[in-house]
Amino acid sequence: MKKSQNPLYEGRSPSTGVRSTPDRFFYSPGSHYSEASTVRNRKTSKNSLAMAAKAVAGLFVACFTPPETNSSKDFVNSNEFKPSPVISDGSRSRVSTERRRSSSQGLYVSSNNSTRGGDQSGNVQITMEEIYRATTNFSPSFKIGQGGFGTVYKGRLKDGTIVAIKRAKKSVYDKHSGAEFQSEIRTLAQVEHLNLVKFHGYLEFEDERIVIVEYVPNGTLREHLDCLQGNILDLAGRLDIAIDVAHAITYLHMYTDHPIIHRDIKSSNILLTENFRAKVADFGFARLAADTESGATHVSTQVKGTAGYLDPEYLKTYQLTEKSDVYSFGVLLVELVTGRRPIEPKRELKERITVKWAMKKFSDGDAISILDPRVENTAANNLALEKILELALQCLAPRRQNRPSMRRCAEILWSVRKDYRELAASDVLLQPSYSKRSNSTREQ
Ligand SMILES: Nc1ncnc2c1ncn2[C@@H]1O[C@H](COP(=O)(O)OP(=O)(O)OP(=O)(O)O)[C@@H](O)[C@H]1O
Repeated sequence: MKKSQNPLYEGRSPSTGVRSTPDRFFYSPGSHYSEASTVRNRKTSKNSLAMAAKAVAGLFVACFTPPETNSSKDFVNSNEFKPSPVISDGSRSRVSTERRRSSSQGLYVSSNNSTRGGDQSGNVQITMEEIYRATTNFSPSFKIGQGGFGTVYKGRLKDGTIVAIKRAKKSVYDKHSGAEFQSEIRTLAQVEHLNLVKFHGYLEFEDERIVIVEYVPNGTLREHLDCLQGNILDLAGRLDIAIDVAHAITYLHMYTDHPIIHRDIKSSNILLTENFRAKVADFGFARLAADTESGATHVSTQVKGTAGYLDPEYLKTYQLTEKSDVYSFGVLLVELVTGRRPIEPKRELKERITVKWAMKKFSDGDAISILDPRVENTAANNLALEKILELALQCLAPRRQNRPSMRRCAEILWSVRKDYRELAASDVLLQPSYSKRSNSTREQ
């Protein structure tokens, strides 16, 4: 089904994700993407694949050593901006066209020394100089995080846009030949949805590889479950977050004729807005799903992801399908209701693997004992808990064909929320003190 026909996206703001199929910024299956060779009969233009592949081949030849702040300063002062040898081919216009179509506020970020104000196609450009200025030469005071990909900085672009600037670390290139970086760019460049972190662009200059994405100000879901932000997420808020995530993954899975598998759905990859809307981040491991129309049912690939969230069937067979994300989503649902991490090494043996412990309690009819102790014990919460666990159980089915689609998960969660709200409303009548929500101003 095309997204425009998808009821999941009807009635939402334009930014929720419906846009026409873009010219895709795919790279040709090559050494970095050998698994993609099992995906048959791509409808993507062969010319664009070849152009993009050329661009990528050029991107990652050099050993990558990001300069630290001193050399960065030198760089800014020297004004030695060299045009990229690779972006000047068709891949550049491919991205710029896509950004122009997909978002009026999309930025085209190039690796050359163009000054701000746009290129011939009217796209805004950003230079490495601007990135250095935005982060005061990658000053530690602008650092907001550190992940497998590299260091993340917060910065303000000249036009005032606040962005997250992800600076790849050397080992990403040494270990992965840049594949993770390419994957992140390739995927980010294609997608746009309210519940996905928005891509602003990327930039490569000499040893620097920079991805610029929307800044999401309210920390990660994991931080909120750990109460690091000082407030307790109530169950209604958690349910809303689960629905947002389900929408984001459904969008990826139903993405025109080339679905995308996220491969690293986890609570630390879910960022929250001030209104507690969830945005799924980190497409570093994303891979294109198999083209089911052509008969392929999976993409064979080396296992990547995060321990505790990994689909056991994918681990066993190396066969990746959308249902691997569904499994990870099941783990996330359990995490949301228990507040626990998927692996809790300090707990007694039978509680260390959270899903195993939770599912056992659920099947023993003792769901209530696994509810996050910080969440109130109300009739509405108990009902939602049971229903969420029932869905989690389906998502965690050992065999992928027994797991629901992400779209189905979203539909089930809508109905859970509807029932929850009705019951919570009657709870409030009976018990006026109940209703405190950390996110009462949340957008709908
Ligand atoms: N777009 C963003 N807006 C705000 N903060 C962000 C953004 N992206 C990342 N961060 C912060 O930076 C941290 C590191 O992010 P990053 O995506 O690099 O790694 P990660 O997802 O935490 O780890 P891993 O590499 O294992 O997936 C995040 O935990 C978050 O705190």
